[in-house]
Amino acid sequence: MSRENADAVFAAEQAHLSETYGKLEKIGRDALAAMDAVAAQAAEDKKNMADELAVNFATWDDILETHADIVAMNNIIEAHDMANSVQAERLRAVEVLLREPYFAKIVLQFKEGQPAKELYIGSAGVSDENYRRLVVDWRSPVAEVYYNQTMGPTSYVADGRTIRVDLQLRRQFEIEEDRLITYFDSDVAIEDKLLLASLARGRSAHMQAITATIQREQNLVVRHEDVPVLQVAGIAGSGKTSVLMQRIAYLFYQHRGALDPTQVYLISPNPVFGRYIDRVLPDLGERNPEILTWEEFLSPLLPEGRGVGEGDVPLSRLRAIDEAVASFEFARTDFRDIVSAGVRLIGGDAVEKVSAKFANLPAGPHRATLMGEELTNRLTARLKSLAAQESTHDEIASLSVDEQLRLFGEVFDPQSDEEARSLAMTYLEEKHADALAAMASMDWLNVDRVAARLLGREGLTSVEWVYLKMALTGLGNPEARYVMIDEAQDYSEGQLAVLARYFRRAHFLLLGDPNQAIFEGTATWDEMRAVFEQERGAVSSCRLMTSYRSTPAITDLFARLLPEGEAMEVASVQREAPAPEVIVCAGAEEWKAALADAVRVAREAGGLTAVIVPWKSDAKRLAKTLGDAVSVTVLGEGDSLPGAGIVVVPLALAKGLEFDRVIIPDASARAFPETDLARRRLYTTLSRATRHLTILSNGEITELLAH
Ligand SMILES: Nc1ncnc2c1ncn2[C@@H]1O[C@H](COP(=O)(O)OP(=O)(O)OP(=O)(O)O)[C@@H](O)[C@H]1O
Repeated sequence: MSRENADAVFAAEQAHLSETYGKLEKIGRDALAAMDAVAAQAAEDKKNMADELAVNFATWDDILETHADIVAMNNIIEAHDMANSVQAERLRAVEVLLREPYFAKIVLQFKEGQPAKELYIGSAGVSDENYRRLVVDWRSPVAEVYYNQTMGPTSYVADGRTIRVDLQLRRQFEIEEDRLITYFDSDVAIEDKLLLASLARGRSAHMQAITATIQREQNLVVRHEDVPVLQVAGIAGSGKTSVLMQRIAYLFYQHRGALDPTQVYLISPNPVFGRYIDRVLPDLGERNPEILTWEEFLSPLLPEGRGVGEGDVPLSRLRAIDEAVASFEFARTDFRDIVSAGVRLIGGDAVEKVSAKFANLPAGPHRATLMGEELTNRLTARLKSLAAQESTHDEIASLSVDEQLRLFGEVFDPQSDEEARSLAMTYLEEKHADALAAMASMDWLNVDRVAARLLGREGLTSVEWVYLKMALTGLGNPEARYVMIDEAQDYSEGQLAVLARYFRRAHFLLLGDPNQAIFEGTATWDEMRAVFEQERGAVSSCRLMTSYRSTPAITDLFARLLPEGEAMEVASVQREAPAPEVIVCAGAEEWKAALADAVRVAREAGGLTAVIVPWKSDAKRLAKTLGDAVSVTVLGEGDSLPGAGIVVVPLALAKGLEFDRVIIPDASARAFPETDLARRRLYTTLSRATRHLTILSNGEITELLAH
């Protein structure tokens, strides 16, 4: 393209941008004003309706009429809410777009002879007052053409129909608010220039959305059909986590209004990682799902005081539980009293009686549910009878005035027996809240006792304990619709089986890298597949083979650690950077000096550097070794990743994160012996670096890196 031509294009695009920006601002202002007006109108209507509403129960006709008035009133209020949610949605889209109205333009010819259509694609979609699309949402069907990266004849699918189009222009933009920085036109040999520009900018303290530059192989995962289980294997830095976040945003769009963020779970490797990713979705105008670590998931399901412990449980042990439960019959000792505030509200004997009533049913969720319902009724009856007792009323009367006010909003002074009972019930429900909670979690069942009789074993691991409870009671979350497991290679078969069964109706997305399995006893990729096949039937799969994080030199280095054959397929996106540095030191003093030097160089260079050590215990020791020479911070579970500086990070916490520079303090044969586990741990460590990598070795370097 000639210079003048390019300038003319730039000027025209800047003009379009300025115009769009103005329109967006206006839409935002109008939406706010409309919301304001709706709120004022709703208040007015409510007041008028309440004034007009003549509640009349005199005759059946009056009752019907009153009912119709109330329905009409509710409909009006609902209509206000609807109007407001439509406006709120527009406002949310505008807020996202005002930061960057769009990132691409596509020109599509739908039918020969007809004028081509220009579409601008952004992180959200919005139409003007004439319902003309100002910006098309990146998740809308037509935007797929942009991500397919095929110029000329191509197609997309909308409402199950394949629509053929001719992609005549694919233009990418870098934009800040209303300012066009630059644009790139894609040619036939498609190279994503926006991607290169984005990678050249380097990393930041929080993970960023990749909406504008999602690559073709990644897009297949983001827009994958909604299957029960999708297993995605990707090499280090191939964008698994990024894709996962975009997929969640995509699902929210597809199920707009029908999918609540509380129905989506993201199981993350550690709390630092959870904080690293928690801005991506809000930046896209979406809410975060429930982000939980394995510990955070499991702890609330366990009895108080019981630790989460080891996750490494062979599947055979869990299958043995299923088999044993199938032919199990309860005994009195399997049941426990429900005691609260020193009062035995339901005795184990009573539980046994209820159990006997359902003896014709096998032990399992159905029977437990029926027992639970009956026991809950008994508990309610028990509380009701306590609520009628004078001693309870005396107990309430002796509470402090403040306490009475807190409970009832007034001082306890019932005017009738009925009122006394009702207030007493409020009091008792609070006093015995623990009993109600125990009932809800079926604590009348003594899981440990059952285990001892059923399996002839005490001291179940937490994984077995929860699995047994699920088998006996149906414990689980049937509301969850999607569960995403990141770094899925780090879970044991037992852990995966628990998750698969607990979220029994959810669709699963399992993302991981078999070569980054850094713990003992975790499931292999095929074992993971087998667990989900058994629990859910079919498992679909995808692969991601391009590394976006690391420079080619770093990628080459870690790809050398991959099993034969796999390394051949790995690609990385080109950009300039220095080669990794390897420093082998003969003695401790030399090593210490070299390490201090490397840290100093990193500090001067700026950005964020991680000194990645194998274990938590190494981190403190290393900080001490460096001592006064250079001060460094040790990153703990409770910390967030800083934007810049030097942090010492144990490998388990560095999982999923990335740094401008990585220093490996000791890659000696001692630290990384020639085992499969050490190979995977080294691969994971090396691949945290985006551009600079310094490898030191205290003594002979590991064989894994020797050639
Ligand atoms: N399509 C893309 N456009 C721009 N940046 C991308 C793209 N895909 C990945 N990246 C960048 O590459 C880096 C690595 O991505 P991400 O952390 O999602 O990879 P990962 O596969 O989860 O890595 P790992 O398994 O090694 O932890 C991030 O900085 C991310 O922003």
